[in-house]
Amino acid sequence: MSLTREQLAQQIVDAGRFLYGRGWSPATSSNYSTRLSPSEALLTVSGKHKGQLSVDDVLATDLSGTSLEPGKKPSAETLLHTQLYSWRPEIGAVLHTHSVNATVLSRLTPQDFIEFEDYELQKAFSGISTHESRVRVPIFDNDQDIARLAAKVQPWLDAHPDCVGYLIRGHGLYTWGAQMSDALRQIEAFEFLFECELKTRSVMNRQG
Ligand SMILES: CSCCC(=O)C(=O)COP(=O)(O)O
Ligand SMILES: [Zn+2]
Repeated sequence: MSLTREQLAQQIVDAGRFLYGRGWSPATSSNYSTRLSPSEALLTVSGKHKGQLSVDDVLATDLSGTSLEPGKKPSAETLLHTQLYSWRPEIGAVLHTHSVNATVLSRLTPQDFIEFEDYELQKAFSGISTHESRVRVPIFDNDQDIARLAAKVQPWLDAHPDCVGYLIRGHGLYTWGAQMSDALRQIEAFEFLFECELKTRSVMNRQG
């Protein structure tokens, strides 16, 4: 059963309250979206406090990122959402957050990826059924030119159809799902794993 625009907008508002409450969307950071139709997305407008969104703080765009509601200012990162809807037709929701752990871990990692291995919680990611798997999360350098950044993300997505999310260094996380609840589950899984990874590195550094 497909949801109305009003219901999809409410999902975005509720996601903002939850993610802000967890400390993963501080200040006016982050952006969220749902698929509105096969060729349209519903995204947060730019610059709003994500813990205080109302259903009017969203706008429709086409999948090339063009606003269909000229009176509203689209998220600065609209293209990073719409490229995901174009990439995989089964994606129904995309979440971008700015947690402390995602920011610190991406800055501490010199390689262009991190890998999770042997964590039971990996099974919270779509398509993963055992801890005996390796989840590679690419890290892209931050860029204020979002079209240029999207152009760097696209080849990775095309080469890794099972990708569950990516980091932008010093910036934040993108993840997605078939519906909003799936994207929220993946955000929680990522945050748990980021924290495990940082704690492990901290203990290992203390041990020399
Ligand atoms: C204060 S955070 C800087 C912009 C950003 O990274 C972000 O996620 C929010 O941008 P938007 O235009 O979607 O509000
Ligand atoms: Zn951001």
